[in-house]
Amino acid sequence: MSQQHTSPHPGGGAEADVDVDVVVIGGGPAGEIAVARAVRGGLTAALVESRLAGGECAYYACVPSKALLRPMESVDEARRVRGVAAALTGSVDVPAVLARRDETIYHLDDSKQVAWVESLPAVMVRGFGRLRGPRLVEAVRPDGTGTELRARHAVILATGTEPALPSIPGLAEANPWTNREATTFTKAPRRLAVIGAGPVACEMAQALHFLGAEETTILVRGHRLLARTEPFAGELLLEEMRRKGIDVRFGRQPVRVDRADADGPVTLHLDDGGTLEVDELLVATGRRSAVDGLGLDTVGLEPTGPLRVGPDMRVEGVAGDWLYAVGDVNGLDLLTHMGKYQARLCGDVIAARAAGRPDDLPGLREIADGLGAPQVVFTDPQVCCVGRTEEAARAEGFDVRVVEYDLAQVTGAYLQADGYRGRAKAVVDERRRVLLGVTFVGPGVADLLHSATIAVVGEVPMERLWHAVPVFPAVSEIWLHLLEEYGL
Ligand SMILES: Cc1cc2nc3c(=O)[nH]c(=O)nc-3n(C[C@H](O)[C@H](O)[C@H](O)COP(=O)(O)OP(=O)(O)OC[C@H]3O[C@@H](n4cnc5c(N)ncnc54)[C@H](O)[C@@H]3O)c2cc1C
Ligand SMILES: NC(=O)c1ccc[n+]([C@@H]2O[C@H](COP(=O)([O-])OP(=O)(O)OC[C@H]3O[C@@H](n4cnc5c(N)ncnc54)[C@H](O)[C@@H]3O)[C@@H](O)[C@H]2O)c1
Repeated sequence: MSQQHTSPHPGGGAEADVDVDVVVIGGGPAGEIAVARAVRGGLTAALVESRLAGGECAYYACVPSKALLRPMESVDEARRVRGVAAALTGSVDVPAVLARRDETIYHLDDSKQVAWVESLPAVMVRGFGRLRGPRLVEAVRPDGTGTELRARHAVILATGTEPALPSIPGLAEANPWTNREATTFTKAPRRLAVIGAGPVACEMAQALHFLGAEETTILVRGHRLLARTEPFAGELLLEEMRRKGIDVRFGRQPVRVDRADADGPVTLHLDDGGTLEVDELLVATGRRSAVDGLGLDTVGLEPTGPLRVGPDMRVEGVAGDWLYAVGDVNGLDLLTHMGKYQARLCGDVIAARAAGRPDDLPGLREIADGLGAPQVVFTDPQVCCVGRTEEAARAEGFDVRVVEYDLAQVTGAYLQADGYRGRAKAVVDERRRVLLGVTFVGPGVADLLHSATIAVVGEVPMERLWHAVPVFPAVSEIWLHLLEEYGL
């Protein structure tokens, strides 16, 4: 069977099962958008996915984690308004929360997603994709049968990441939870230990604690939560973790893990000589690029990730103009929206090159990754940042000035919650008088971040920003206070 989706391959050669302009390996958010964008650019495309179209994000990461955090957020919101808190009697209906979570992940059924890909139109191929040489891909199904795909113009790798487990004796054998189990569980363990202090550890510890993990302990190797953010973010988050009754231990690590029975308790032997017994252990110590078995060696690349890319998402170290990598697998910014952004850019660059159009237009230049990607960690309080932290800006040699403001002093914030706790910080490049980075920490600030992203990416001069009048009494009035603190 041959699906010719273009005129025959100009280089000739044996006919492949699928012959298209662009082949994408990995159907997560980045891969799907790369396909869609290539098709929009007038090209034909095929998507190879080994598990579920929609990727980690749709089934085991962003979507279920936020579905599990939203109930906690709703209760916290009500709890913080005097007179309303009393209405919160009774307990959380956990099965209903989990049923809602299951709906958001389509009960792990990707047929809607596949239908969307096919409607683009694009060819959807099930199987594990691997490179067999320049512009040649093989998709292998679990029964060993395969489909050969030839790409007339480009192959895009969008295979994402896998959890990276630290090498602690007994850890792998103890069957620890990763993001997969933590987002799709049917019953929260009563006693939970979490290793890590990044977004996964912080978000999932709070969600699981709220949904039944009464005794939740976070073991932090270093001395901060969310160490890549401004220090006050981790401090405010720690304060709320402890108020909720989550035990956060800094500078503490397991040196050995024991689990005699697969369904039994897990014993963590800690580096201070103590032990901790829990019902489940969640490991959230970062990710590694999913490149195993991808056939990188067939095109002269080291078979380990992340795949280094240039500003046009082309993989460095490969001759010719045909191999690209978008999303988590390139290690630039492990965030869905950044992977999708890279995918739009990559699809457009490939379409431009295929049509012989200029491929260096302003819209086809990577700028957002370099400026600092926006991120919201959906904990209580929410931690939202874009651009550089003060430390990063100083390290890069900018002429930095910093302004900070207590969000609790903003009318919109204290109307939202009694005892509002939050803070904002702006990092200014004094030479150009533009923002390099902004951080907001507090309940309900997630959607405020995009205003900061526009200011940072748009490099809006502070004097011009002053004319963007924020609404009273909304939390966004924080902008006025930051600008006044700056002296405007
Ligand atoms: C718990 C958790 C919560 C998160 N929350 C957020 C959030 O709120 N916001 C946010 O922006 N980011 C969040 N992230 C990060 C986000 O999930 C990733 O940045 C995003 O999924 C990356 O998309 P991707 O398309 O690059 O890869 P993935 O989503 O990992 O998709 C890769 C796909 O490729 C497939 N694949 C891999 N190898 C092959 C192969 N050889 N052949 C065929 N198919 C293959 C996989 O099956 C998978 O479907 C979260 C991550 C975790 C773990
Ligand atoms: N809301 C969001 O935007 C969101 C939510 C979840 C995840 N993500 C993204 O997904 C990616 C993965 O998140 P993550 O939290 O798993 O990774 P991470 O890299 O952000 O954090 C890993 C944490 O584990 C710790 N760690 C690493 N190795 C360790 C070891 N050997 N022993 C003990 N601790 C160790 C690190 O110090 C760090 O605290 C990140 O890039 C993150 O930004 C985003």
